[in-house]
Parts: sequence; C-alpha cells; structure tokens
Amino acid sequence: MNALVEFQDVNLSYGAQKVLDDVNLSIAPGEIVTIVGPNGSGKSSLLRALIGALKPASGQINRASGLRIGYVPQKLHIDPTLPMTVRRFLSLPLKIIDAEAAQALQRAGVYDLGPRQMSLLSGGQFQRVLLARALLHKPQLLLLDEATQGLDQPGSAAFYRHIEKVRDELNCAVLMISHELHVVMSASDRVICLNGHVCCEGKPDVVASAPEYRALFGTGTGGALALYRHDHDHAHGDGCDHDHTHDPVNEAAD
Ligand SMILES: Nc1ncnc2c1ncn2[C@@H]1O[C@H](COP(=O)(O)OP(=O)(O)OP(=O)(O)O)[C@@H](O)[C@H]1O
Repeated sequence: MNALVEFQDVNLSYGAQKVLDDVNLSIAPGEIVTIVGPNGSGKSSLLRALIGALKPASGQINRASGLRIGYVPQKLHIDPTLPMTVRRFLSLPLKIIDAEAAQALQRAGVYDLGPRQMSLLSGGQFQRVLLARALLHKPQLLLLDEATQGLDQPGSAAFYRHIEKVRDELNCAVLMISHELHVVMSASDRVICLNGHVCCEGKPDVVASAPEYRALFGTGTGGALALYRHDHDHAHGDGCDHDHTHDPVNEAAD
C-alpha cells in the first residue's frame, strides 16, 4: 500500500449513535490534509479510530506497516500543583536522552524551554511542547486535533507555519483538525469535509481562487472564514443528503 493510512467504508458508533458513516479516505506520505466539519461531525472520533483508540463497527482501517504516528491532542490537563519541567515531561512515559529532547524541542521551535516548569508555560509554549513530544519518535504521520485551541490568531498562524516547516524537515504527512479556515486555505494540500461521512474533499485553492476570498484574505485572516461555502465549488458524491449550508463563521468560533 502506498498510502500511510486508508479508511475503507468505516462505520463507527457510540452505542446507538452513529458517528462515522461509510468513511473512505487515504493519507499519502508528506501531504498536509485538514479535516473540517461542524461540531459533533466526528472529526475527533476519526482521529481516535486512526490511532487505534476506537474500533470501527465495520469497515477497515489500514495503516502502513510499522507506521510511526505523532499525536498533538486538543488539550492536556496537567495538575498545576505538580512540579514538572518540560524536560521531565518529554521523558514520560518513555525515558529519552537529553539529545533527543533537545532535538525535539528544537524542531518544535522552543529549544530553550527544557528547564521551564510546565505549569508556567504560555498557551502557545505549551502547544509547542506537545508538538515536541509528538515529534520525539520522528513520526511519518503527525496528527493535530485542534492543536491551536485557545491561542490567539497570530499565535495559531505561527504554529501552523511552523507545522509546514516541520513537514518539510521530516517529510512527514500531517492530518489536522482545525476550525480556523484561513489555516485550511494556506497550509493544506487537501481539505476533507466531514459530516459523519466525507461529503467533499479537494484542494483549498479552489476555494482560495474565489474573488471574495482574495478580497478578504489579502487584507487579513478574519474575513476568510466566511468564504468557505460548503455548497459550492466542490464535487459532491452520491448519498450526501444532509443540509450543506454550514455557518462557517459560527463553526469557526466554536
Ligand atoms: N466517548 C464518547 N461517548 C459517547 N459519545 C461520544 C463520545 N465521544 C464523542 N461522542 C459523540 O460523538 C459525536 C462526534 O463527536 P466528535 O468529538 O468526534 O466530533 P467533532 O467533530 O470532533 O466535534 P467538535 O468539533 O465539537 O470537537 C458527538 O455527538 C459526540 O457527542
């Protein structure tokens, strides 16, 4: 198999609630793919199924043999009363040597944070440390689950610019969930729109070439959020029977 990961007709439920419905997708080496979709559309569940934390009710998830995955979660709670340096955090649960920690921090763009206390990091620094942890074992596939939640717009733009750099350095594929659709425009090779099933996918430049997008995106990132119109300029497959008129601004703000 050439792809790193392939979903074939994957169905997933929590009890009676169906969350993924015949999902098919594949991720090729080195590509940056973003999953967008409304709240509750199954994005995080898809990532959890991909890492093997959830078992599909039917269908297949094929991973390339020996695939190394790095995962940056949406958030991670660490007891603020627990003294723990960044260096120590990187050694949990697997002990690593100083050189490995230094290299991972360097790759995450925070080479000097090793001695700092986890509880005293800013939101942006904390996410970079989570990224460093995900990079420790040189992943072929990096998963980011709304990794910039809580960061301001410049902070999250810097984070995603850094992700492109990491991809170029490590040649890893990146699969990310983001509500920040300007990031989708600028950083992704491909966008997959999920609403229980994959309702459309395509290159972001289709969206970015819209005159409204140019007018707004050229002058800042805020307006670009309004331009992701789910009901045009994508090809929809059969069986896509739900309302496609999402409210991207509110989705982005959630
Ligand atoms: N452990 C669980 N047990 C039961 N239901 C769950 C569980 N995790 C998620 N769900 C439900 O499954 C659906 C999909 O959730 P999921 O977190 O995958 O969506 P999402 O697209 O990532 O949402 P968001 O954008 O809000 O983060 C939601 O209706 C959610 O309430």
